Amino acid sequence: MNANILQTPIDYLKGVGPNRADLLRKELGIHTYQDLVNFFPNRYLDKTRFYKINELQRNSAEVQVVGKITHIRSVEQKRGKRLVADFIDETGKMELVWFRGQKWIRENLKINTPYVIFGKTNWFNGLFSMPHPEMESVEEYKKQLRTAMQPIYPSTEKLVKSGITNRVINKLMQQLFIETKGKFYDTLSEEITSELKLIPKAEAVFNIHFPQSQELLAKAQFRLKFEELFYIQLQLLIKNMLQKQKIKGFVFEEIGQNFSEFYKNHLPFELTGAQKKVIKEIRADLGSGAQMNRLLQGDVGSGKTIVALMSMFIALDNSFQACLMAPTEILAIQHYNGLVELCKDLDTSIYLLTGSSKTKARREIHETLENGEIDILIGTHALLEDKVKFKNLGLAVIDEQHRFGVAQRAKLWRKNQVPPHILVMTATPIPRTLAMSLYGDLDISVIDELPPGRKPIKTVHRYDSNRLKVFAFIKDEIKKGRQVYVVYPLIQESEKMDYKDLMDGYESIAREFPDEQISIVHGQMKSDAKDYEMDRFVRGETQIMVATTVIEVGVNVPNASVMIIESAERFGLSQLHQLRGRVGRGAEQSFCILMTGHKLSNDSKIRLETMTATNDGFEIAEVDLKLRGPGDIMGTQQSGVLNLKIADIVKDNDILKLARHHAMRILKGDPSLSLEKNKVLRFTYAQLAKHKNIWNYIS
Ligand SMILES: Nc1ncnc2c1ncn2[C@@H]1O[C@H](COP(=O)(O)OP(=O)(O)OP(=O)(O)O)[C@@H](O)[C@H]1O
Repeated sequence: MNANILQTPIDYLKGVGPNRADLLRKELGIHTYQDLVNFFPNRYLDKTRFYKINELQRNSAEVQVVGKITHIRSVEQKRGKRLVADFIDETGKMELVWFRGQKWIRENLKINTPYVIFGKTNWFNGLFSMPHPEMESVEEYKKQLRTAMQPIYPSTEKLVKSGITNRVINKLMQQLFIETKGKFYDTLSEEITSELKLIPKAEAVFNIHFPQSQELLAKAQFRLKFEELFYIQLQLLIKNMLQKQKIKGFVFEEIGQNFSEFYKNHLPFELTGAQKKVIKEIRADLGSGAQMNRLLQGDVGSGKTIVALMSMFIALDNSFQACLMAPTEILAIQHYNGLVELCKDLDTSIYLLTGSSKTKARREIHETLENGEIDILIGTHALLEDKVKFKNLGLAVIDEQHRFGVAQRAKLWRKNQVPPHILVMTATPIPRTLAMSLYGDLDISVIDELPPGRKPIKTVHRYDSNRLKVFAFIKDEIKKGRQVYVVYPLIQESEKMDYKDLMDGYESIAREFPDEQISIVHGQMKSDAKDYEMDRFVRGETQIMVATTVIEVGVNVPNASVMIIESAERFGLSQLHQLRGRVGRGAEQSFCILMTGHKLSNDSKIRLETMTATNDGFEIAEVDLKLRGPGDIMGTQQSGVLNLKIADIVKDNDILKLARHHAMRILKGDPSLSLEKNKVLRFTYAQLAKHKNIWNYIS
């Protein structure tokens, strides 16, 4: 059909006056005919069944009844007037009730005329009533386009109050199909539709709004979900491809002195197969001539640091510098200490730059960095400052992507004329499919194996009432020479209470363990004090570390074998998993004890059960994704990608995989989509790029 008609402003649709047009635009973002077509129902009601009044059940879902009004009256009540109509069929009587719009209803309802009513019923004083029923005369009802399943559209209170009910939307949709004659071009190629047995576009769009049967509805949903995910994948893959073609990277061909010397003589342990595999992937990227943008996912303690170091060695071997950016000062310091230790027998120059570096040291670093004397610079956001200029930055490693946004990544890019290679490391595994849809522009490597000899952490859930037993357990562990973390939540809204809990906890531990040395670390401490306390714990001078979640990411004390998490029900799953990952880093059996009160929400229960059932970060991430939804997990900055109209990234995981598979296959055979058979894909893709909205291309 003529694509232009779908661009017609919604004001022109019969039945839409200026007021409605305004509401549709403001409340639902519907500006054109096309926007209305793409306004999909979020559920369907089975309207094939008509109930008799004597068949109605209490607590049933919405029901549909045919009958007549015999009498209408106004009833005064404390909270105002309401309008009540007696409604009968041959089996009994019920009431219809309105609290608003009474005048209009009174004037328009006809006594003794057959109506079809639809809505939820209440049971009161021995009678069923239906507040604000949707209703139309049987005569009207017969004229309308009937569907087995009635679509229910997302709505807002304002819309309903302004009279744009579901029925109105439904009528507008009918009108739209009349005006457009229901013809829609297909937007997928013949090859895909026949291979996947997809129904044609026009049929899908019609059945999504006017399902003719359950089966056709399912087919329509499948087709439209596939299409949505397919074009997102196509877009991400093309973006990735173009980036690789366009953005030339430094070619690191040399594997030289630093890398080989370290690998042969200084590696403190045998690399795991997964570490080797990932290093290989990175080496291939660095030598490919394109700029690397790689996401390195590895569960807590899987050994990402050594991979980062060896990648940085490749940069050094090719006469470039490298940097590593961490989200917190504690982590930056820890990385610094760790890398200095690993490189102690090499002459690699490694420096640390954080917000608390003194002016003099800072100036020195700025100078030596610019003249190339520094090989590896480790730090926090401080690295992003304009004053920090490298002589030639070849590789930037970013630890914990979540805390840094895409903007920061871009800032690192601009540190050089030619953008440096980028390796993003994250210890919070993102389910693969989600990662695929969010980071289409990043290649992904996964370390899916833990170093040998690690014993799975034993995790248990204990109620606060069992605290004494927990204390006894801690005592035993300390006797064996181990160290213990006790972590308290710190949530901004209840900061004061949380600090009180932390301090109370600290005091009771101090009382309970008079012979032990205790460290305390929380966000309100000066960083000097924090470092001092951390350091004492790292060196084994203190046995117990009482802390808030500042220790969440990356802290590495292999001798610590017990993690107690207080008020565990208040933490999210990935946070619990991160915290647990602070133990189990040495050869000893480690434990994680999740402490809670007795009152637990359902979600909290699922979180605790998941934690006690598995140590696998990917499995945990999947559950987390289901509980919280993708937007929440990734933060708002990426959620645009997830602004899906019909597909659900969690529930439609299989369709996503299928879509990705097909997008990849097609691009592999025809990267520029120039073959005749892919013409429709190219056209649709171009529309999509033009409108920056997946659904604006439908024509
Ligand atoms: N192949 C290996 N064999 C034995 N030990 C290893 C191996 N790789 C790493 N390790 C050790 O495992 C511990 C965890 O490694 P690392 O700190 O790099 O983990 P990570 O992936 O950064 O985890 P997190 O994100 O939790 O910090 C370190 O003590 C490290 O020395």
